[in-house]
Amino acid sequence: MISVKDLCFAYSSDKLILDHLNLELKENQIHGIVGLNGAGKTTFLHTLFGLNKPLEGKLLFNGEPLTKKQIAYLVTENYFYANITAREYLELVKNTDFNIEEWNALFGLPLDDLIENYSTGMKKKIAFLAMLKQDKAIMILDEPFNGLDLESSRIIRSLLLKLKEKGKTILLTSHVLETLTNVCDKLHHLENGQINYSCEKEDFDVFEQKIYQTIEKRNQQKIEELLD
Ligand SMILES: Nc1ncnc2c1ncn2[C@@H]1O[C@H](COP(=O)(O)OP(=O)(O)OP(=O)(O)O)[C@@H](O)[C@H]1O
Repeated sequence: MISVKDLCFAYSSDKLILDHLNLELKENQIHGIVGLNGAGKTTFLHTLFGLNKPLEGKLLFNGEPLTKKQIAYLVTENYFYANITAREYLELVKNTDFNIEEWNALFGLPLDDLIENYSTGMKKKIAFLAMLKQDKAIMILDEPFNGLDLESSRIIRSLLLKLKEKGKTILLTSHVLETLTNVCDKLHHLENGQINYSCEKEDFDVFEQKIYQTIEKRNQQKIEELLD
């Protein structure tokens, strides 16, 4: 289990982006983080992975300090070395007896082409294969479905469900609530630097209603004032 205790992080001294955030992420579960643009989702994932140094708080994995080595992180924007083919890139990624050809049968990517000539969705797929190749206990995915076609989204969904069964702890974000409710076991709402609401699968419809009602309430009057 990942335990996040009183996590604080700021980019500047005047505003905490993560403000004593507490969260528990159990293994064999897929967790989704929901929040508005700028709520701090990516900042939180970066901090979990160790790219941001927390001001305060603890990050534990099964009671021990969490380390980068335990995590595979799929970032929103993937950057690759220039002038490298997909096959060369996958060969560079350390770990396991991962058979590149067999796994690529899922996506049918032209492995000997330069990644810089790949489309956005193709880059996402190669980053996803690299993540699988690392075979880490924890998988963090920032907007994994962004830019993917319907079939690839379903493949990734099925893979995540299978990886969960195999004991991985999985955390992901998406701006589309339905993509999260389709795959997650638990959802967490990030607002004002904290997880202010979490819920299990059986309460996802309540969660959805609550979020949409809050959004409607906040904006309906503004829209009416502008257009009336
Ligand atoms: N490198 C940075 N330096 C300074 N401020 C940053 C930096 N990265 C993010 N921020 C700020 O931190 C806040 C949280 O940003 P973050 O990208 O974590 O939000 P998010 O929830 O992932 O947003 P989105 O849904 O738009 O991707 C925002 O106010 C953003 O402007």
